[in-house]
Amino acid sequence: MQSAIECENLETAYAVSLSRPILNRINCTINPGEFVCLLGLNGAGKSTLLRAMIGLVPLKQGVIRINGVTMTPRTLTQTRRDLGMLFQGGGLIRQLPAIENVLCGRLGELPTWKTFWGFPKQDRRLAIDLLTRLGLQDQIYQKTGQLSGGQQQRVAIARALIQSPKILLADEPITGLDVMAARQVMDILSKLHQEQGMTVVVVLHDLALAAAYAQRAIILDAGRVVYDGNCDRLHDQFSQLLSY
Ligand SMILES: Nc1ncnc2c1ncn2[C@@H]1O[C@H](COP(=O)(O)OP(=O)(O)OP(=O)(O)O)[C@@H](O)[C@H]1O
Repeated sequence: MQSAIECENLETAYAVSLSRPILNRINCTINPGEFVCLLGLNGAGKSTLLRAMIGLVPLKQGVIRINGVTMTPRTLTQTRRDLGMLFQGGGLIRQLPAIENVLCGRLGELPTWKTFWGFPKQDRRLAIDLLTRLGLQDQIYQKTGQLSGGQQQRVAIARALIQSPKILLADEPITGLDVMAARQVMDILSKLHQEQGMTVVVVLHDLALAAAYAQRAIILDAGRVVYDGNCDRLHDQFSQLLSY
């Protein structure tokens, strides 16, 4: 079976501030349709690994393959087509209405002239459909900065989904949300995984949530993978290492 994501021996440049590379020979494989969580203390390298997977981190050595295609400057556009990313903090434009933020997800695909007078009707329809499916039918035209944290995270999910990714990478999508909103966001990711077979890789800090939602956990410590396996005994094994 072809892997969704393969990271082979990833190493970033030596960081003087850390006295080591941020990613220090990382090997991991994500299978198609898997729901995997990335765990680790602050500074372990989780965000850097996720950003490396979409080609945003210069590597000193190592290979990344997305659905069998090796990521190079030449294949970057192609490999990114399969990937959707939820950035830490959402990365939304607060002054824009929710729908416009979702449509921003289409900017990479559309030539400038197609967006010069606004986004095409079919894209607007798709954005409305996605926001409605995510329970934001009443917030479609509301300024994003006026929405709650959980609602903003759902806008960010819609923006990732409008790109029709096969793989969704989510960097701490529930940080700062209350318990209810966090569950809602995790349930949405879980539904995408279960109903659409989407491959999901999510950075979490909560062992209980990781065990509840993910099939597999990858734990990083100081830029290395220190655990890659099921979530059955995560709390017993790692609550001390991961006590924040
Ligand atoms: N561009 C950079 N230059 C130098 N150091 C960096 C850079 N980006 C990140 N770092 C450092 O690399 C380490 C790993 O950062 P990263 O954000 O990947 O960690 P993380 O595991 O996601 O942490 P957190 O849980 O706090 O988000 C941190 O110590 C960070 O300060």
